[in-house]
Amino acid sequence: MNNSGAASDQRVAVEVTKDRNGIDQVVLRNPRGASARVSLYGGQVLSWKTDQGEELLFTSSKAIFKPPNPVRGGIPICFPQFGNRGALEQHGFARKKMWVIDENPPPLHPNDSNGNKAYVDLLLKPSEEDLRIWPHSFEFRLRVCLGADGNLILLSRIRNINCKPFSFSIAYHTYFSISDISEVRIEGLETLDYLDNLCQKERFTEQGNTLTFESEVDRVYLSSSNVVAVFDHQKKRTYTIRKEGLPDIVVWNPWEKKSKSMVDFGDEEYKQMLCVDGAAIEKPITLKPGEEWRGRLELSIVPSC
Ligand SMILES: O=P(O)(O)OC[C@H]1O[C@H](O)[C@H](O)[C@@H](O)[C@@H]1O
Repeated sequence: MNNSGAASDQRVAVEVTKDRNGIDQVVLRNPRGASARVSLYGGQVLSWKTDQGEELLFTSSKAIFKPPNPVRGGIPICFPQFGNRGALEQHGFARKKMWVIDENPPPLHPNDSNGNKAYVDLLLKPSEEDLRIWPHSFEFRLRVCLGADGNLILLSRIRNINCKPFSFSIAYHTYFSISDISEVRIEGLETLDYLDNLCQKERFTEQGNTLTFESEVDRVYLSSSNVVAVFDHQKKRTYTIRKEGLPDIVVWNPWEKKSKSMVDFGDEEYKQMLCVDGAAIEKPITLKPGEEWRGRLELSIVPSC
């Protein structure tokens, strides 16, 4: 594949396979044995593993991997709408579309150069049907990279190829795999304002130094710093979320009652997942004709005590 990277190191591997429903997926491996798997359905990262083979992303045991259902787990991309904040279906249509491998992506900015990474370039363009419900021509380019250090990087470029401006919101709805929701805390959200989806999107200010969980949480934290950390005490590790172009952070755990009402959630599985998304929601991004937006999300783990 010339669309994907074996950049400068032969031990970096990129392989295209099919899932059990015949959908193409791309497996990235780094020299140390870390891996990531990306489905062309939704352009969705479904797995991210350490060099010890430990899965870092949650996927529900009841996830439905067949179109037209969205897949409950991994990193669904919510675009061009987040949640029900607009006229489109929940979280927009991108997570339910077949993306293609981009054989010939335009050059990246030098800061985004590949280094020693395994990567794949994906592309989503609107279908006739998409244009009927959202009449804006765009090209959404997604590069998924697995670094030599095992970090997972999602680099997005969205271009307006229309003759009029359009606005969109976006979220990388990242389902982290955690030991137990009651053992986890998030740092980096202190003093921020947030919109609470459980209170009609009312605006509040975070009072605590850290965020811990005792019931359902469904919030959009506004204008956060570019680094947010999720500490998992039991697993003795910390997820770090670094973001550019993505001012907001979504935090979601459905807790028991809501997860029981969802057909694609296993019993008690809410304890093993926490969504923390890099996002642009409160202030939608507007692109004039010919303009391009760039967003970058980098996920890493470090041991903690
Ligand atoms: O069930 P989904 O459409 O995948 O949405 C899952 C969740 O996504 C976001 O976190 C929203 O804020 C939640 O309200 C929603 O329940």
